[in-house]
Amino acid sequence: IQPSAPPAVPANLRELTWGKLNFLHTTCQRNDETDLCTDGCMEQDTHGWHSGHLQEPQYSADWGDYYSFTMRMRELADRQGVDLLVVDTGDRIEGSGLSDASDPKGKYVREIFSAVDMDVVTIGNHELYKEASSANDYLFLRPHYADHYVVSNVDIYSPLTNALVPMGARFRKFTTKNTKTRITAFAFLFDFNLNANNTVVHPVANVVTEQWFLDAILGDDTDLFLIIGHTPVRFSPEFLLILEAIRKAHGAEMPVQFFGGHTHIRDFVVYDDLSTGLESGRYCETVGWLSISHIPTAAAEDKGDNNTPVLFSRTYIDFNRFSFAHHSRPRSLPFSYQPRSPSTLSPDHDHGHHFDTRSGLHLSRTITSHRHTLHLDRIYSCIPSSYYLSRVPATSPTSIYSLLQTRILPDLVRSPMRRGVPTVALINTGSIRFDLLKGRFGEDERWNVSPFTSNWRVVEGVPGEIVEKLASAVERVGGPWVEEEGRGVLARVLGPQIPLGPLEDYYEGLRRKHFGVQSKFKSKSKSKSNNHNNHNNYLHHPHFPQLPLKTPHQYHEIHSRPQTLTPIPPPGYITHDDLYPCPPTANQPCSPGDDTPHTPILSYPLPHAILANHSFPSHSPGASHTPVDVVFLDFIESYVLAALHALGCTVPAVSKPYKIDLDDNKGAREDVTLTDIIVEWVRREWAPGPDGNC
Ligand SMILES: Nc1ccn([C@@H]2O[C@H](COP(=O)(O)O)[C@@H](O)[C@H]2O)c(=O)n1
Repeated sequence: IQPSAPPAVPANLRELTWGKLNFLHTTCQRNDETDLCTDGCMEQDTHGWHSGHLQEPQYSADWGDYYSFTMRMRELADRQGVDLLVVDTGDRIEGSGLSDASDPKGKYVREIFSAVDMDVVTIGNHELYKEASSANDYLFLRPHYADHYVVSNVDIYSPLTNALVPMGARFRKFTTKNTKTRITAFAFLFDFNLNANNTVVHPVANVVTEQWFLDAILGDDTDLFLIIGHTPVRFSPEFLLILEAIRKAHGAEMPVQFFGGHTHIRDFVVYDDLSTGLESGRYCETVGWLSISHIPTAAAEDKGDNNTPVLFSRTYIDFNRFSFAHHSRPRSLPFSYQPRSPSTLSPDHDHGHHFDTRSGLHLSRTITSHRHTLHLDRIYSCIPSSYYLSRVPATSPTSIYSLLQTRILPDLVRSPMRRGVPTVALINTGSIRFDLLKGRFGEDERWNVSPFTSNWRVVEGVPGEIVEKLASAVERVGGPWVEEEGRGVLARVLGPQIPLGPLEDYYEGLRRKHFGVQSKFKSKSKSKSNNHNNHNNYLHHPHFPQLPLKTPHQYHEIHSRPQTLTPIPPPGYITHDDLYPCPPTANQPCSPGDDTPHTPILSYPLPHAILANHSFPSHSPGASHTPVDVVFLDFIESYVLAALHALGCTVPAVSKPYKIDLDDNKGAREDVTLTDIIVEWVRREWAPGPDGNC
C-alpha cells in the first residue's frame, strides 16, 4: 500500500469457493506511451493504477500488494494440490499519473506490471490507439511474457523490421502444474477499428474460419478451452462466435471458460452448462476470482470422478489489503490442506507476516519512489465536494459533466484569435474517465480524470440554425459516438427512430429498451418462471454497469436477504449478474458475487456527448443566421464533421486547430488538452491553502 493511501476498512467478507481449477483476473488500466521506448526505459510495459486508489479505502491496495496476493494464493493452491492461473485482459494504459506524467510516458512503471507472473496476458483497445503504445507492448511486454502473451487476432508492423507479424502468440497450449489439466488458450480483442495504422485487427468472425484456428481447436489434446480477451462477456458476438466454433468441434461436453473486459463492469455470464464468462471491473478496483469444481479429464475418468456436475463459482474481490490478506490466509481448505512448517516456506515469503512478501513490499517501495520522482503528490487544488462520472445523472448539479458543461468549458475553451465569436464546445463523455473526488486534486488525479492527449479543433462559421439542431440532437440522443457499435454517424441517429425529448426521457427510454434483454441462460430459466426476475435483465446491458436506477425501497428488497454485515458497509458495487439476484431455476449455486457487502453506489447511463454553449444566443432573433465556432476534441473529429454534414452544413474535409490561451504565460497554444483545461479551472476556482495542502 502507498504511504498516502487510506487503509482498507475491515468488513465481513464472503469466502471464496475453491475448485480444482481457479483463476485470478484483472482488467486494470495501464498508462500510455506516446514515445517509443529507448534504452533508458524499463524492461516491460506499465499499469496506470499500480499505486492503488489513494482516496478510496476499499480499493487502496497497490500492485505490490497484488503481487503478494498472487503469491499467497499460488501457495494455497499448491498445498491443496489444485491449480491457480493468473490472467489479465488488457487496456493497461491511459488513466493514472504513475506513467502518464512521465516523459516518455510509461518510462518508470514497465517493470511494475510485469513483476506479476501471468499465465495468459493480452492487449486491449487502448494499447492500439497510438502507434507507440502497441510498438512498446510488442517490444517489451511480448518478450517478457513470451508465449504467455497471447493475441489471437491482431497483427503489427514490427517496429524493428516493418514486416506485418502477429502481435503475440496466437494461442498457448499448456498443462497445469498440479491437476495436469490440458488447456488451450486464446486471447481475442473485440472487433475494434480505431487503431493506429501500424496494427491490423482481424474480425473474430474471420479468424474462427481460418485454418490455424481450426487446427488449434481440433484434436483431443484439450481438457478446457480458456478464452481471454478485451471483449465484453455479455452480448458479445465475438465470444459467442468462438464458443460456437468450439462447440461445433467438440460438442457440449467441452468446458470453455471466458474472461473479458472493456465495459469496465463486474459481470458473470452463464453461456451453457459448461461455459461461463467473467468480467472483473476496472481501474484496479476488482480482482476477479473464478473457480471450476473439477474438469472432466481422462485421469479423472479413470478415478470415476467425472460423474459429479461441474460447478462454477465467481467472486469480485475488492482491491484492498484486507480482502487480499483475508482470502489468502492459511486455513482449513476443501482440498486436503497441509500447513507447511515455517522452515519450508520459501525465503521470499518467510518473514514473519502471513500476507506480505519481500518482493511485494519492494514493489510497493518502488512505486513510492517513482511517484516521488514524478511529483505525483503535488497538489493543485482542493475540491470542496465531489463531482461524479456516473453516480448521478449527467444533468445533476453534482455531475462532472454538468460542471464541465456549465462552467469549465464555457470559461476556458476560448481562443484569443476568436474573441467575440459565438462558440459552442463538444466533448465525448468517454473523454472523462473518473470522478472529481472531494479533497486533494493533484498531479496524479489529473490523469485519473482525463488522461488523453487529444487537442481542440474548430469548424468556423457554422450557421446558427445548424448549431441549434446539433445541440438539440446531442441533448436528445446524447450524441453519436459509439464507435464499437459501428454507428458513429449522426446522420443515422437523427433518423425518425430516435425518441425526442430531454435527457431524462433519454435515460428512461434506455431503461425501457433494455428491460427485456436476456442472456441465453436466463431465457432458458425464464420459460419456467413467471418472469419475476425480468426487471433485472436490463442491468446486464453495458449501459447499465453494476447497478440499476432503483429506488431505495427496491434496494432494500434485494439486500434484505439474511447476511452478516458490518454496521455500515463501505460504499461500492452490488453486482447483478447471471447468479445474483438468484435466477428462478438456477442449476449453479446462487449467491451475491461481491466479496464485500457494500452500501450501494448508483450508476446512471451516460449520454455519448455533451455540448457546452458559451455565447451563442440560441433562439434569439437572428440566431439562425449567426455564424458560430463549433469547437471539439480531435478524437471525435470525424464524427462531428459527419454530423455537421448530415445536418446540411458544408464542412471542410478536416477542421482547423483551435488555439487556447490558458493565461499560464505560454500564450495561445494548439496543444492544450481537456486535462489542461480542467487542471487550470480547478486551480483558479479551488486553490489549496497557503501551506499548499487541503
Ligand atoms: N484519445 C481518446 C481515446 C479514447 N477515448 C475514450 O475512451 C473510450 C474507450 O475506452 P474504453 O476504456 O472503453 O476502451 C472511447 O470510446 C472514448 O470515449 C477518448 O475520449 N480519447
